Parts: sequence; C-alpha cells; structure tokens
Amino acid sequence: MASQQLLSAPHFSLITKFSPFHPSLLSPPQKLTLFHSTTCPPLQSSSTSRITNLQAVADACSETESNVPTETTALTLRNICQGFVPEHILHRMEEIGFVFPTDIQREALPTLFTGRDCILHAQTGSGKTLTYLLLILSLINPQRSSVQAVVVVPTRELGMQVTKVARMLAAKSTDVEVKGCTVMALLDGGMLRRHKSWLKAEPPAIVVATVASLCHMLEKHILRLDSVKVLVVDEVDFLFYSSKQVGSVRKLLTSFSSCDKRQTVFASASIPQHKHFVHDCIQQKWTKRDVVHIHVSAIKPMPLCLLHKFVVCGKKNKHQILLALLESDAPESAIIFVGEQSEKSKKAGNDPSTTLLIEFLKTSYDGSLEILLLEEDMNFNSRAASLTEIRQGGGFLLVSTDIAARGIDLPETTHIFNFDLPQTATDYLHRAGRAGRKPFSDRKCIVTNLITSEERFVLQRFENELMFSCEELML
Ligand SMILES: Nc1ncnc2c1ncn2[C@@H]1O[C@H](COP(=O)(O)OP(=O)(O)OP(=O)(O)O)[C@@H](O)[C@H]1O
Repeated sequence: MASQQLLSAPHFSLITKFSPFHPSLLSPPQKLTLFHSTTCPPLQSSSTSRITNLQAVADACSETESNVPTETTALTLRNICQGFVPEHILHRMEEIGFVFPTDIQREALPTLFTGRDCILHAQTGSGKTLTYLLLILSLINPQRSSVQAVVVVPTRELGMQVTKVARMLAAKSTDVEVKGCTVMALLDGGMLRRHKSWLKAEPPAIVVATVASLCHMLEKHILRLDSVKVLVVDEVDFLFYSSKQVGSVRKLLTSFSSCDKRQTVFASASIPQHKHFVHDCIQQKWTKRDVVHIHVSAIKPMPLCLLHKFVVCGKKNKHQILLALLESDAPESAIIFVGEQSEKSKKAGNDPSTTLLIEFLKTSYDGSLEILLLEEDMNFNSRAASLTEIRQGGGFLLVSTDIAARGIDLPETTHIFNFDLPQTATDYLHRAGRAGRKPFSDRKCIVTNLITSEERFVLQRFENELMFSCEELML
C-alpha cells in the first residue's frame, strides 16, 4: 500500500510486506538511479505543509511502485526526510552512513511525519531506532528550552545505546550556525542529583529514560511532560509484559501526559497478539484512535539470514559440547545466552550458571576472543565496562542472561549460542536477533541451541510460532 493511502487510512492494523529495499538486496539486473533532492520541497514550518511535503514524498514513494522501472530508483533517506528533518541533521546522518532506508524506515517515516501515532513492528536489527530518532529530530526546536521528546527503554544498556545514536545525530553542527539539541540519559543507576540540577538549569530537548528513573523525576515534579511533542516507548511489549514496569508505563502514557497532546510511537520486533494490543492502545488511550500499526516482514518475523541449529546433549557435558562448537564454528564474535539463576539455587548458595560458564571458558577455551560477562546482578559500572570493551573492537565471547537480548546492537555478532533455551518464543526471537543485523544482515549468521532430548518439543514450539526451522547438528 503506497504511503499516500495511509494519510486517509482509518485506524487499523496495516499488514505490509515489502521487498527488501536496501540496494545490496536488489536483484542484479536492476540498476540504481538515485532520486534528486528536488523530489521534496524545501522545509516548511506549519503542520499542513508537513502534509504537503508528505504528499510529495508519497508521490515519490509511489513512483517507485507504480512505474515499472527500467532502472531501479533507489529512494534515499534524504528523499523521505527532506522537508521534515533539518539539513544539517540529514548531512550528519549521511556522514554516519545512513543513506538508504531500511524497510521500516521507508514504510514508517512518511506516516510518522504526518503526526500519526504509530506502532513500529519490524524485525530485530531493522533500524527502528533511527526511524523514531528521525521523527524526533524533525519536531525538536533547539531554540526552545524545554523537554520536547522522551524515549522510554527497558534497560540501562539500551538507553546508553539510544542516547549515543541520538547525540551523534543531534550534535551541534560545525559548518552552519545551528544550535544542537541536548540529549539527557536518565537511566537506572545514574546519579539523579546531577540530572535534577541539569533539568532545572537548562532542560534538554530529548530525554532517554528507563521507566523507574523517569517516573521518579515526574513524581518529584523535577521533570514535566507538558511540552513533550513525541513520546516513544521502545521494546514496548517487554515493558507491558513486565509486572514490575507495566503500572508505571500506563501512568506515563495516561496520567503524566495525554495521548491527545503528543505523538506516541511504540516500537518492537515482537508484539504478541498485535491486533488485541492495537485495540487496547485505543481503548486505554495510550494512543489516539487513528494509530497505525506498521508491520513489516509480518510473514517472517525472524531475519532470513539466520541459520538455526540444535545439538542434543546431557546437562553434564554441555560445557564440553559448547567448547567443541566454539572450536568448530570459530565465530568472529558470539553471544552465549544462559538462563537466570533460580531463587532456589540462589538460596542454596550455588554459583550462577554464568559464573560457572565464565570460569570454564577461561580455563578451557584457547581461542583469541575476549570472554566477557553481562548480567543483572553485576553493578552498573561493571555492566557498562563489558559493553565498552566490546565496542572497542576485536572479537568477543559475551556470556549473558536475557539482559543482552533486547535492543543491544552489536552488529558484528556472527553466532548466538542458547546454552539454556529461553522461556518463550519472543525471547528466542530477540536473542537470535542480536545477530544478522544491518548493515551486516546479508551475512549468514548461526543460532545454535544446546538442548536435552526433553527440550526438543520446546524448541519445536518456537519453530512453529516463529516460522523457522532448526537443523540437528550431529557432533
Ligand atoms: N538506514 C540504515 N542504513 C544502514 N544501517 C542502518 C540503517 N538504519 C539503522 N542501521 C543500523 O542497523 C543496526 C540495527 O539498528 P537498530 O538497533 O535500530 O535495530 P532495531 O530495529 O531497533 O533492532 P532491535 O529490534 O533488535 O532493537 C544499527 O547498527 C544501525 O546503526
């Protein structure tokens, strides 16, 4: 469905299936002709002109669909965003390497620029973060000294990652006299004292926050959402299904601010029972009635570049099997997911599986990858240190619980090992999605599950629910 039809579409769940648009994914006979920037009129300010601009973008988008191209015309992010996102930010975006839109960016941005509430439902690693950041940056007025956009995330690690990308895009421009907009990370474990004085002195334009820290500031009236133009909830299903956080999220959406006074954007690679969720969004006034559910790759929730395998082994020789797999697969970088320690095991004073696995690998693994740990029980500085080590480059073997499953972007990850199976198919999707991410999503990546024979039916259930198949590895 071309974007201009979306402008008048009633609220409904939009199921779209778009062919991958990234030039590297276009079939060989086609050539590329980039659109000229004249496709979109220059930046205008009023909201009605946003629709005009959007119409131009929609026409441009539909041109790529209606005319049978003798040459494939590759729409660029600039074509879609021009007229909405300031030039210096478009320039910065291209400098970073974001030139061609991913499927979700191509499908969602024209709708987002109309001001519609949207639910961004697209595969892991498909660029949802840049999608909502470009919307935010199209709305921010750097001259105003108020909080104009809030992004809510489930973990400190994801918050730091989103803040980093936002700051890269929003930084003050050197070549033109344009004020940058400031981005505050308001995350669990931070020194909220410093944030309080910052919020009072010169409120940042964008706040990236975990739920608890944000609600703490709102309840103390140190932060208000009156001037917020857009509220994003990333990994939305995780927050709504988290018994600890769902109450605060609901309060955030309905009492600390109103859906009528802001644009609301939800994002996730998994939205279980999405039709029911869209209905709830409207009934509970989390979003406006005309919210649009933009569902890309609905048919295949799992990235196609992932190969799934399983090895049946006894609990006692799992460590040795993992070691054999590491030696045979020789991953460039891998994440080894381990189940969380049960309360019973903690009470019994046992070491968690993560510690036991790290100790085993440090004594037995003789490869060159750096062995690192990431889990909830670590203090925030140790957690940050692990990710910093990883981002400094070089291959890694990250042993982690599900804290690393949501949103963490380590594109160089080539292998995922489920040392313990996840609890749900949704958790499986997010764990697997740490690999096969743009811009490396055309590389074959492997997800290997170490299971006991009794767990085979659990894995089978995940295969059925997520429509993928798993090949048995005979070691
Ligand atoms: N248009 C683009 N061109 C090239 N790379 C992109 C583009 N948009 C995003 N990326 C890169 O793709 C990777 C994945 O992006 P992002 O983390 O936003 O995915 P996501 O959809 O939020 O994934 P998840 O559901 O796992 O959180 C990042 O490294 C990002 O820099």
